[in-house]
Amino acid sequence: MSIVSKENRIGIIGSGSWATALAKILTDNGQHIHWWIRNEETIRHMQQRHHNKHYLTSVYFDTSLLSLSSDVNAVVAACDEIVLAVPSAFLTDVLDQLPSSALEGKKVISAIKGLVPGNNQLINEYLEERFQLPPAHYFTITGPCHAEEVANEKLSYLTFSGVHQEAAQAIADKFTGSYLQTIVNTDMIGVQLAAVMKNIYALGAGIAHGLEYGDNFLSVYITNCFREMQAFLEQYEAQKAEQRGSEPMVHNYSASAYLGDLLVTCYSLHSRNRTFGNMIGKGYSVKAAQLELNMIAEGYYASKCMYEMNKQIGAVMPVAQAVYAILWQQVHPSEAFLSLEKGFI
Ligand SMILES: NC(=O)c1ccc[n+]([C@@H]2O[C@H](COP(=O)([O-])OP(=O)(O)OC[C@H]3O[C@@H](n4cnc5c(N)ncnc54)[C@H](O)[C@@H]3O)[C@@H](O)[C@H]2O)c1
Ligand SMILES: O=P(O)(O)OC[C@H](O)CO
Repeated sequence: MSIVSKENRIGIIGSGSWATALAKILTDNGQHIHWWIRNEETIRHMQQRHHNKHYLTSVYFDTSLLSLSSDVNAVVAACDEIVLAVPSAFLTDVLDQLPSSALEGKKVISAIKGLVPGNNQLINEYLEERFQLPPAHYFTITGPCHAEEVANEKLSYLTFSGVHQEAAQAIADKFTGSYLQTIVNTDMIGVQLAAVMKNIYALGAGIAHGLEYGDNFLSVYITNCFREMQAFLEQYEAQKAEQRGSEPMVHNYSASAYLGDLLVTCYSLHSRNRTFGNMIGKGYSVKAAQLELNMIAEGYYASKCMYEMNKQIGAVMPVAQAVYAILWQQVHPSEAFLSLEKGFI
């Protein structure tokens, strides 16, 4: 266990499963954290009973390492490094409470796997526009990693990305511990987009399971999703490179943040997206599946964002298109999957 000094003022925004898992990782390393929790009752429970009453309830905290607050301004003001771990759908609601100067001189580490709904921006694009956050002060945490396995201290890997490798490494070092290995790269944009897409594909994997397709189909489905993910990223990079007048960024698709996260989210029974999709495949409405899950499946929002974004990019994405049609255009799941079956290679 690495012991980190109290002078590293780090804050976590959010109190769902992932925020709670990240809080565990940091406090297990002896790190003091400032933690924004939306609900006062959850804060009181955490102070009295030392755990989050709603998420990862088996994780107990040394509360002397926690400064809890429902005031997001106070948490951000108290910290130099801020970890964002709210679902993408609520990000702007939460950060709209901050003045535009709130992130001046601070580093922001996004653990969110989603785009900003409405304008389909990457999280760094939104932070740059809204808070003038410079790219060098932005980092991402991607997977593959489920909060539930962190809670059980099962060996897991997180990927830290930033413009500068050394700065990303310094952030990653705070999280590295006995059950948590870290991987560091400078591929900040590619890993974010891959994380958004794998949620859509995992939701589709759940739909396939709900429709009673088997493991043979699933392996072909995931292979085609992986190809589709690469096709989108290649086309996205080509367009961005043309706009910048520079060479396109090259992604390492076989890295864990790409293939690994796609696999774990499609296969794991912990996956919110797969579970949500399974219910849709079994005939639940979107509303009923949301109520039943009681957690956030990012792929639902992502399918709409990617559909909108791909109007500019123009990649061929039959799987993402089918998931969008099922969730947002009331196309019957079996009909959408029947047309997918024919096109797989
Ligand atoms: N759970 C994981 O294993 C995991 C792993 C990696 C990344 N992530 C990412 O972390 C982010 C958070 O996901 P999660 O799994 O912690 O979600 P979750 O479903 O466990 O929790 C949902 C959170 O949203 C909050 N919430 C609900 N309504 C809200 C509102 N109106 N305003 C603000 N907050 C509201 C809830 O209080 C709760 O804290 C997502 O982008 C997800 O993709 C999750
Ligand atoms: O539970 P899911 O489906 O949101 O996926 C969680 C993580 O992103 C897996 O790395």
